Amino acid sequence: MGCGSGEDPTAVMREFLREAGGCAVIDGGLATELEAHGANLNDPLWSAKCLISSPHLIAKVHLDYLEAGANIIITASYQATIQGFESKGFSREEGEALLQKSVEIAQEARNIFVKASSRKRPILVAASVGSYGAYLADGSEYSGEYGDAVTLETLKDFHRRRLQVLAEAGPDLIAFETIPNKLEAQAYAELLEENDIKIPAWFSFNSKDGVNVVSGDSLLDCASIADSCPKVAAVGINCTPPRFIHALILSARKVTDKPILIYPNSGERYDADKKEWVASTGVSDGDFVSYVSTWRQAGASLIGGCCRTTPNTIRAISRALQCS
Ligand code: MET
Ligand SMILES: [Zn+2]
Repeated sequence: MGCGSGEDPTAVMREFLREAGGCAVIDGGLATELEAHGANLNDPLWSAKCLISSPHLIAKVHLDYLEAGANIIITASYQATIQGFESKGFSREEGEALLQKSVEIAQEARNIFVKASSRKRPILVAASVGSYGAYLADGSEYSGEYGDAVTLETLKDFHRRRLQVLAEAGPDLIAFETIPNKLEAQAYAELLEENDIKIPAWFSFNSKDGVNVVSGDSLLDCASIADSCPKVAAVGINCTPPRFIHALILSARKVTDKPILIYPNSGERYDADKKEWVASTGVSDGDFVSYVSTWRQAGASLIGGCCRTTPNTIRAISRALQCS
């Protein structure tokens, strides 16, 4: 296992959760809201396209989620990669500056929100790192199938510089999102150690059966990798239908005492060929929220929404949780 000791990032997370009243609210779908405001994200950069074309819109969506009650806002860097920016004609330096900008936009939104609000609550900025499959933009973050040519080293080389740049931008957390397989979890764990990343991280996997992560690798194995990495402060699941979440929390609990995070999607089906969500296959905000107390009781302490959830979903989660 490739992860060393140092400061205790788990302590940072536990202190945040204590301050927040024992549980905290993660924001909702960023890309979903950018699209709701008119952004066209049909692009290999997806939501990260707005870092170039409409940063003000990203700031607005962060603010909307803060106003809805989020304690954690996730940056627009999910599909932002140096390689992706380079293929759009940007230089390496420009690509790195765009990554940095994703963190700055979220930090500024937090500052604006904190200045304007009378009730104080802890707010963290989480720098998103999407999987290699997200960069490929071929839906493979939902299959976890990268092929035999992609090795641990391929994945580490792909993520290394981006992780350094995001960490140097000074977010409160690094959010490894939608991790589709064990190999990528292992790559992240080794990179955190080898680069001695000082920012606490969370590992969030996705599943399409409530038992395994999407590649078919066991969630128990994946969550164990996260558990044995001292730099990982929380472990969980995102962009997965609500109906699978309860079993996945119980399963993660078997292998870790770290805080559990969950931010399911709306349950709608994603058509990877058409690159769109199939409407009316999901649950309503009301149904989504009816799960919240069960998730909390099963052991999740960080709860939010992923694709196709909105500030309304987050407002309802925040009311249901009533942490702070
Ligand atoms: C495919 S999961 C997407 C996660 C990302 N944070 C977003 O909401 O845009
Ligand atoms: Zn999602």
